[in-house]
Amino acid sequence: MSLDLDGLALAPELADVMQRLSIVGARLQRLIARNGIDQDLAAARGTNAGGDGQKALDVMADAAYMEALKGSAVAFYASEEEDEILTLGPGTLALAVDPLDGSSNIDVNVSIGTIFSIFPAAATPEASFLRPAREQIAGGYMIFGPQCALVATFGDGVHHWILDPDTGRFERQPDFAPIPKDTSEFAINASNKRHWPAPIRAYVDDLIAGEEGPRGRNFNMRWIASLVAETHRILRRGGVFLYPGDSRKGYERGRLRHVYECAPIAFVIEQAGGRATDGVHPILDQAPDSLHARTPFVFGTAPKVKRIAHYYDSPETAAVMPDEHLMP
Ligand SMILES: O=P(O)(O)OC[C@H]1O[C@](O)(COP(=O)(O)O)[C@@H](O)[C@@H]1O
Ligand SMILES: [Mg+2]
Ligand SMILES: [Mg+2]
Repeated sequence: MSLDLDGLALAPELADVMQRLSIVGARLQRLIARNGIDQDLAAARGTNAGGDGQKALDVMADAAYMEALKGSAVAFYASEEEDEILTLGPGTLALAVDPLDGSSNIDVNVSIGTIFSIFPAAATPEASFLRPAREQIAGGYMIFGPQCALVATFGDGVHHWILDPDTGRFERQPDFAPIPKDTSEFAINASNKRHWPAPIRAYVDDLIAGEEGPRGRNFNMRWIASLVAETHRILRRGGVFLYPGDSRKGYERGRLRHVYECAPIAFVIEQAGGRATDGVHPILDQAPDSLHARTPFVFGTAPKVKRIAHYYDSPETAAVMPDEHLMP
């Protein structure tokens, strides 16, 4: 066994799928560590269904997960890198995956990862994924960075493992504590500011105004361009992440994909006491209308995410609303 699942009481089919995912993750971490020695993992390949250019590692990771899941309980396999849902065989589960998240970081040695989401299989491939995200039975990610970690929820807290590179085993760590509430960090790609909707502009302007602005204190910005890395930081340190819809062509509903990026991250974040919305409404209550549908995405420390919703609903008072009024 490469993943220590003792005490989690997972159904055997789900436990088997988690073992298979972890084995591929450990292999990818080794492959990434050798990037440039054997081959160039950032070399351009084709274009995926979402219109994004693919890198060699995107394609390799997708193939590795798909192969590893054959013969498991996964009947339906949906991937960022596949146009359609693939039927792998009979089974009780449906798995969606962003095989390689943060691909723009492959050639610059910055953390990247895999995001996965698991549902009970429904009668058809589409019905298995185009449903409220709250029906997930598992969601999580692996991060390939200075350390390789696996983070997952099965609906009862957020579990954490770190890969021991000497043994190839993921060793269980303490579950994540609730996301810290007292933080001053926000993450957004500020180069898109001129395209943002008014509530997001107003929120970020008020943060940047710092001590002299309506919030009366200073904030700090981060942008790694790797959703798994931003999520890992927010789980540890708190803060908020925003990828809103904007006025660029094709970005009306942001950049991130509901099924295999936002739904599983939202599941993890809510299980850690945080909040994840499209700016206003919880992601977990929403069902996408297509496999590669995008959604605006805001997540992190609950009071911060609630304050952002107020910038949409009641902009006059959003900045001055006391934190106590924003607590869950
Ligand atoms: O380059 P941008 O527009 O800032 O977008 C960064 C976002 O795009 C992503 O890299 C998209 O994921 P992929 O690499 O799987 O396409 C996210 O990880 C990240 O949050
Ligand atoms: Mg991604
Ligand atoms: Mg990807």
